[in-house]
Amino acid sequence: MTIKSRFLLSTTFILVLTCFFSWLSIRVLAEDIVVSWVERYAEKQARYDKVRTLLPLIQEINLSKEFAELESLKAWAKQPNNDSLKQQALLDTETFRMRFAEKSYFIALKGSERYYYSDEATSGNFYRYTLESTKESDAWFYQIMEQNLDLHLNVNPDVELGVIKLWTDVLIRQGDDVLGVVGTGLDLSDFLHQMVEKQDIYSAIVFTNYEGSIQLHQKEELINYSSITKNAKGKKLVFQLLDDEESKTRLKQSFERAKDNPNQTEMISVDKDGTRQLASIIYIPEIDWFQVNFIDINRFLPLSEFSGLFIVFFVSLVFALIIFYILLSLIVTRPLAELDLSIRQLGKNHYRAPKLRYFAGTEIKRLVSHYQTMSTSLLEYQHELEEKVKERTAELNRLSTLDPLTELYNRRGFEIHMKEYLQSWQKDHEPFGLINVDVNEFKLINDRLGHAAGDFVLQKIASHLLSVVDKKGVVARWGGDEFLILVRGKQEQDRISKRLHDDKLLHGIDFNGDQIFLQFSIGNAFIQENDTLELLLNRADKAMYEEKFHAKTSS
Ligand SMILES: Nc1nc2c(ncn2[C@@H]2O[C@H](COP(=O)(O)OP(=O)(O)OP(=O)(O)O)[C@@H](O)[C@H]2O)c(=O)[nH]1
Repeated sequence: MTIKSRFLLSTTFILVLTCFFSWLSIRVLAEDIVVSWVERYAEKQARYDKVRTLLPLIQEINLSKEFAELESLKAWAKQPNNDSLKQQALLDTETFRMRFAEKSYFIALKGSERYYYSDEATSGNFYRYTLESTKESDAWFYQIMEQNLDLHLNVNPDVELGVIKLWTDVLIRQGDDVLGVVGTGLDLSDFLHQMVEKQDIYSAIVFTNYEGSIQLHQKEELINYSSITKNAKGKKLVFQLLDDEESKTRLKQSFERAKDNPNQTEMISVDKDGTRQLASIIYIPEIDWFQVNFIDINRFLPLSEFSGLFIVFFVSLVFALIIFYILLSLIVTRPLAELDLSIRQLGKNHYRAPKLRYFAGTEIKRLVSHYQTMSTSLLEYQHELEEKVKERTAELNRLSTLDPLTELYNRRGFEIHMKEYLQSWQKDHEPFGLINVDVNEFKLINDRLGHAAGDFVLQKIASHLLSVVDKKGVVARWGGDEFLILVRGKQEQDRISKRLHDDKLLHGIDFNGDQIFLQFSIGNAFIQENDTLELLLNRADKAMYEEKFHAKTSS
């Protein structure tokens, strides 16, 4: 696999891996950021909701408390059958009535068990009915007093008016004595309408008591009416809104912590409506309720908002890898490809210097420089080798044309020269002659003085022939004791021929003290029109034999 493909494969792998882990970490990070933002938001929102949503209610509570403290009311409650005290009290309460939001109030007296109600429509007829401890609809009155609850908020239908009201119930006390219950009512529908209006789209607010019974909720059907009188079984609890037991336990525990730290916000995460939500819990001591805000994290700040971040990261990663790839190509792979090409060219005996650009890496430049030095000396060495081979071949060729003993041309060498002479004769009419020189009775030398003497004599004859020819012709040992001489021109042929006949060599060669006498038989032939080498050789041979025969017969 090439570096490029390896690199592409590994970078793709790294890219996928990095993207996967960055997606994971961006998700975790985003979740952390979202949660921390939602926490801050929830804390602020819980305080804001408490103030804004419950402000009218708290106002009514405070007014009710103040109302319960009216001295004239207390005096009447103590003696409920005293008419003058009643008149006095009602004068005061009527004046006070205008301060209540709905300009209405109720008074339920323990002593007389009478229930009084006043609003805009009441015209002096305050008494409504007498409470009965056995009636379920009156149970609230007896429960509040029995439980000694200074304040109780109660959602209950007003049968007479045909509306559901959020009642503020406050005890009238005289020291430790409970004299009755007073308070006012707010129209629940109006109140919930206001609450929904002020509510944030991301959160759902629930008001509950300590046991989790829902007191206020956007959805009226979730509210527990007369919760003080209902047993726990029939109550709609905030915990039932949650998906699992773990979330329920967490919420219950947070109620305990919140109660210990009033007005402090508790944050927990719960599973509700199939999603993970944050719940902020705040205890409101003024009304002994818990305000629970459920915030859907994904709706508040969807994680998809972070996809842009991920895309930016992905694109920059791809971009960085492309740049890295280009740099790798410029620094490593391209110079390597150049080097590879040059090496392949060198294999074909052609040197091509690798072309390196400015960007090529220092190591590669060094490598290329070593390669260049190496290839130059390789080429030089190869050149030297070729020259040597040429020289050796020439030497071998030369040796193959020479006779090793005399170093004169052998048959092969001589034939080459004969062909040249014949060509120049045929082409330029340059005449030449052939002299055949044969030693008479050479065998006797070998026989008498040994083979070494024969060799010695043959060498002597060779050097003698060369000096006689004097570079004006070509001398060869044709075989055994037979020599041939090629010579240009008739005159030169005659001169050599005569020299050889007259030569001193014939008169004695000294070999280890022995005098060897030689006699040559010489045959001449001169080139003629339409001659062939064979004819020329034959004529010279024939002439030599004739002379030899003549010499033998005359001796
Ligand atoms: N020492 C030696 N003898 C050689 C060499 N080549 C051939 N001879 C001998 O040369 C002799 C040639 O003998 P022949 O052909 O009868 O020639 P010759 O004795 O000169 O007789 P004629 O030619 O008839 O005069 C042979 O005895 C060969 O063995 C060689 O290289 N060295």
